[in-house]
Amino acid sequence: MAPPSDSDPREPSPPLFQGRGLTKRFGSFVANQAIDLDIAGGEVHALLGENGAGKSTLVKLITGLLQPDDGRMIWRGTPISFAGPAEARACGIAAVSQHFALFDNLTVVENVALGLDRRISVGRLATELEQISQRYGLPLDPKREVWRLSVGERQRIEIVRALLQNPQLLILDEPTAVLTPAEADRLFDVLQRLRADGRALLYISHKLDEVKRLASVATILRAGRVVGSCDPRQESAASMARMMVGSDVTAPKQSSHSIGGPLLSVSGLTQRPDDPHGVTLRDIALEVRSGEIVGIAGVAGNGQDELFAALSGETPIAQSDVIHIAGEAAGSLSINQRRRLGAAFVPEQRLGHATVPTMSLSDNALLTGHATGALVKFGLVNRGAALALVDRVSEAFDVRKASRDPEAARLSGGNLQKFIVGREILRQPRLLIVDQPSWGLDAGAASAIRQALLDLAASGAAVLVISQDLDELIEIADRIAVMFHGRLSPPRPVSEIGRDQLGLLMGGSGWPAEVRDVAGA
Ligand SMILES: Nc1ncnc2c1ncn2[C@@H]1O[C@H](COP(=O)(O)OP(=O)(O)OP(=O)(O)O)[C@@H](O)[C@H]1O
Repeated sequence: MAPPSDSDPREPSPPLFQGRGLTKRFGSFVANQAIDLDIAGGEVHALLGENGAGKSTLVKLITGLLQPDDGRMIWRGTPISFAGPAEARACGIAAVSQHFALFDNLTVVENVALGLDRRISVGRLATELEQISQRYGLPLDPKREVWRLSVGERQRIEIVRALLQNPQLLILDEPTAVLTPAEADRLFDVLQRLRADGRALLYISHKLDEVKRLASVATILRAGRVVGSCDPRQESAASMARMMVGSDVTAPKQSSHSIGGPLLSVSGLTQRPDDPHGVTLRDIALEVRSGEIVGIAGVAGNGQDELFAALSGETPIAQSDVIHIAGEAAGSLSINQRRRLGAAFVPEQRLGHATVPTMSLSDNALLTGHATGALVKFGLVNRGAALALVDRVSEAFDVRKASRDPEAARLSGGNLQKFIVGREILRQPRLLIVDQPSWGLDAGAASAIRQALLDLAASGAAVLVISQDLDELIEIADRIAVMFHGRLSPPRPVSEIGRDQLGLLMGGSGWPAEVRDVAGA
């Protein structure tokens, strides 16, 4: 399985991959400008840069999803060009995406078979899959259906699927974004084994502590250009953040604020999911008061999506008085009726849920703003007001884009996230419920969003933050609760509950036996 090596050991071998002068334009906008990049075999190479710096565009050039307008790519000393991703894969370049492309009702091996370029029997594939799993410490049961698997196990399928192509360069985009700290540690062991096998890894992450742990070289992009390179082991997370952003990144600051009456009250919320593989919410109780931020921690898939749907009105519930928003029974209200009570919602999935990818930002602003703002008058859409809103959000939240009002899908992931969160915060809601606010954001942008949430709470709003990022919750929340198997622990003041205790609750320790037994029910 080791990558073939046909070079003469006496000759210094060329880098595995070289990019020279790689340039990619979208219209008049230059997303990658004359980028040089060398990746050696057996090296973990980090690709760093703030949101919109051009990392994903560069990866798309290397993986054949896009073709450069200028510049060359060289693979083991030989010029290459790819008409599409299959050619890049055939050459030995594979990518593991942060968005899993898996079918819940199919088994592991069936999912893997669907993504392969070659034809192979399911039996033979299951054997290959087990060999790779064992070799790299990626345990997977080929016959298990995907819906039964944890997020970490689903990611293993993607990694194994990439490894079945025997890549010499494996590209990982934010691979730990959805993992618990323990799962991330296991992934790092796997990556070290891959590196020890002589494979090169191109690693994209905004988590600079991870980059320090893993990578021996980093290339830093800013505004589409290479602005530097470094050995992350010799740098601090702060010094790398400075190289990326061009200035120091400051932590958000709490201003003094008073806590008022409840703007969200939930009691006795029990709800079966629509989705057969969803999580049943069990007797949820929660209060978020004016002026405070309450955080909900938990491993993905413990009922956070179902709770968000119940609180936002995407899944209205029969008993209206189980949820009160600003004192009104709201459980059976629609999402727009809840918005009219002063609530705003930011779901986790930015493309497809928070925005329609093929619609412009101004049309997307209308989707959540039409029920409340000045965007629609007497049934007529005020296009000027929608565009002005896009301008205001872009200005206030530093949303970088190639034109004034592009389609949502044309923004970089982090810039779209800034737009979505900013759009809701600028409406000055009395209650904001936000799921994964800083997902995919660079250090500077994450700090700015957290500051905006703190400022919103300080102005008297109630803010509920659902996040898998414990550090984020500890930084901004007044109280934190943990979700586990559809239950919510009582929120506790951050000053009274430590990171370790939260981690244990997330993993299932400290819950009554009957709660743990619900697993799989
Ligand atoms: N298809 C496209 N059409 C127009 N502009 C695009 C397109 N794809 C990317 N861009 C622009 O190119 C720039 C670089 O985007 P890219 O996705 O490469 O950034 P990134 O460094 O990966 O950011 P993030 O960390 O937010 O994911 C962004 O300003 C983005 O708006």
